[in-house]
Amino acid sequence: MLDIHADRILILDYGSQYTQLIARRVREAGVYCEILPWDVDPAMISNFNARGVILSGGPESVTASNAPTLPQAVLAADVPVLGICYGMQLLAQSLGGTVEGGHTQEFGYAEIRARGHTALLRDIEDRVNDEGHGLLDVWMSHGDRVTALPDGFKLMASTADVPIAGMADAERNIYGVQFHPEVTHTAQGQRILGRFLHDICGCGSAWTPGNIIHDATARVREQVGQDKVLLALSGGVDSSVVAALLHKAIGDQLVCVFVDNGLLRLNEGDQVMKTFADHLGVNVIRVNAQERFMAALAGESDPEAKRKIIGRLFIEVFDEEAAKLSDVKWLAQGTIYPDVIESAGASTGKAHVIKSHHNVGGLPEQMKLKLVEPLRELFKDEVRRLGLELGLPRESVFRHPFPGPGLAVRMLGEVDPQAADTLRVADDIFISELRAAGLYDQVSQAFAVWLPVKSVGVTGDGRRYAPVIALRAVETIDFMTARWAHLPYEFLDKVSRRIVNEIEGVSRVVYDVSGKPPATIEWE
Ligand SMILES: Nc1ncnc2c1ncn2[C@@H]1O[C@H](COP(=O)(O)OP(=O)(O)OP(=O)(O)O)[C@@H](O)[C@H]1O
Ligand SMILES: O=c1[nH]c(=O)c2[nH+]cn([C@@H]3O[C@H](COP(=O)(O)O)[C@@H](O)[C@H]3O)c2[nH]1
Ligand SMILES: NC(=O)CC[C@H](N)C(=O)O
Ligand SMILES: [Mg+2]
Repeated sequence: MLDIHADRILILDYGSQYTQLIARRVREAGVYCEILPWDVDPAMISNFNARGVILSGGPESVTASNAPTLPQAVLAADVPVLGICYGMQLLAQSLGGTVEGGHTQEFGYAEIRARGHTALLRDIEDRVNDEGHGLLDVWMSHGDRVTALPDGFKLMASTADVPIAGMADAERNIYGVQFHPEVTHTAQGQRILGRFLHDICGCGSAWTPGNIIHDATARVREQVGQDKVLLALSGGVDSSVVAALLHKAIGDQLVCVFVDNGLLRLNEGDQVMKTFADHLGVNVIRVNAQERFMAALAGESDPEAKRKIIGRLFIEVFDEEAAKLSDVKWLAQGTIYPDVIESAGASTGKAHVIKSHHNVGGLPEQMKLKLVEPLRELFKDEVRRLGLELGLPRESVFRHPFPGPGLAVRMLGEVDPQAADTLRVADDIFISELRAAGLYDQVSQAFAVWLPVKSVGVTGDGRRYAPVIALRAVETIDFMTARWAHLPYEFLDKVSRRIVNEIEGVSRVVYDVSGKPPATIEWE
């Protein structure tokens, strides 16, 4: 069988904002890769069996003491290395060149003159100048620069401000670029990465949706044998794709459990049941646990406590459903790679726990069921591509994500069933107007939030003293950072008027203009 993980690239993370972007570009080129922090146990680097290593950029300066270093295991692996920005500076310094700060900084667009004599950039150019040199439009973001090449390296690129913007040691297959090939503003970026991956590292392009599905179904069959698998199905993108995948892999051994916890959007429960009956023909059990969740949440106003209660109840419900059926040994979930990276960051103590996502950090330590998580290695956009390939309807595949704790983290403070009803209607008005205006697909996630603060309004000459609804809409690629969506004023005006006119329990509507950071996407 084709081993789609055999050609694998290791990305060492030095803290760049773009590390996940590098990984997604490598995957787009059809090559499997993983991200590890630069100071991971060196044995993990040696044992990874990479065909090549990419060193990311990063906020630190190699000239500072205590700056992140190059693990010996990278060079010892004797495979091609590509350093990007901080990665290039680190290679230069570690191999005997020099790096200095305090020169002109370059942020944003730059034109580089590519010296096309190296394997990495040969014949890749946007234009050619009068002297016959290739020119490339790239994107830069740095303050430090390499000022002397290490022995054995040739100059590969320069800009008007930075004489050494790229370097190559073709003999040892070590390359460095000061610019960022992973961002789309670098027009030839994907070709440059492709050159490194395919020509220099010798990787094929087996990482395709079709092969991933083939591989995942085979692995699941081997993992679970004849046992039954209970899938926690939310109707969101990730668990829906898992449903389609498992249905293909193990057919009737799959039982899906959808929990209506009373914290879902308007009519969501019925919609999820219908979508699965119409499109997949899979067996879905709906558990009506609204009262149980409400009772457990009553009187609790702390966001983390609310999340933990919900995480625990989910698992209790799944355990109970499993006990009712015979032979269920596995719990399948729609966990994806960013969930894993984030919780690894949290568990190594490097990252702060901002909030406990219910399906990873919120899981109880002792679990009766063993986990099946076939999407653990995939990014959201890959999950979506798989969903389309598996025949899921477009509207399921491109739905905005919805958190498991649902409306509980969108009603600040105590969860109140009546407030939940108000919030559901307000949210539905916002979302249906977004769809009507053709804006739904232009934002990554949008929802309403219920604020437990009352304000005074005047409606039909009467006084209204009622809570406030906040609208939130963001644009993001990976949900790690986000920009608030600059929705048209006329549109917000229409949504605001509809909410206050149609819902008596709302006095006014506000729009959230905070990015992530410093805010998070959800309010709790
Ligand atoms: N109401 C629910 N009933 C059953 N399982 C759920 C429910 N809500 C969440 N889950 C489980 O928790 C996992 C994580 O939730 P998450 O919201 O991250 O993913 P999703 O709902 O599948 O996709 P999306 O991110 O698009 O909402 C889901 O994949 C699913 O396995
Ligand atoms: O399944 C989930 N369980 C959770 O506990 C959870 N908390 C946040 N989210 C979603 O994660 C993304 C980032 O959200 P934050 O900026 O609020 O952390 C956004 O898409 C959030 O909707 C969750 N999803
Ligand atoms: N984007 C980067 O990797 C920047 C590297 C380094 N911090 C610099 O300013 O030059
Ligand atoms: Mg969800």
